Amino acid sequence: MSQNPANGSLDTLERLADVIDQRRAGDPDKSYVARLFQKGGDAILKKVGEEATELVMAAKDADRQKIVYETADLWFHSMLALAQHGIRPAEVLAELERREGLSGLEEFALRKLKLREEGGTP
Ligand SMILES: N=c1c2ncn([C@@H]3O[C@H](COP(=O)(O)OP(=O)(O)OP(=O)(O)O)[C@@H](O)[C@H]3O)c2ncn1[C@@H]1O[C@H](COP(=O)(O)O)[C@@H](O)[C@H]1O
Repeated sequence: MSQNPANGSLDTLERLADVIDQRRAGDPDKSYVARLFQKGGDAILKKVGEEATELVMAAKDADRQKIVYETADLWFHSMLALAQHGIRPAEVLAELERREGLSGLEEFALRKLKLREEGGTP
């Protein structure tokens, strides 16, 4: 798998997922993860929304360092949302890998077709 200049990799995400699982039932006075899980699912989702907005603002300002910082915040809080549902980062990476080489437009059309066949709304 390709790695960024700081050697971030799936291992980094998997290690973080392990830490999140270890901390989620911990002491809210000692752990941010535990504090957010104690506040509940809506609090986690609210943070995901906030961090997404902060990323948009950083990108609008073209502030490169802030974009990296806010994306890290967004990924981290998204991982809390994944943990809520027992989903590991590898599952998301596998979905991205599945999409490799498939045009986004083509993928969207296939998804719409599949949903129609299953009787869902596209
Ligand atoms: N990667 C992160 C990480 N990224 C961001 N954050 C926290 O997410 C919060 C982001 O909130 P904001 O930027 O909105 O600022 P804020 O004012 O602190 O937040 P609010 O009061 O608005 O809720 C900050 O408190 C950050 O410290 C993180 N907290 C923890 N981790 C990882 O999770 C591990 C476990 O953390 P603890 O549970 O705290 O031990 C750590 O070792 C890290 O690896």
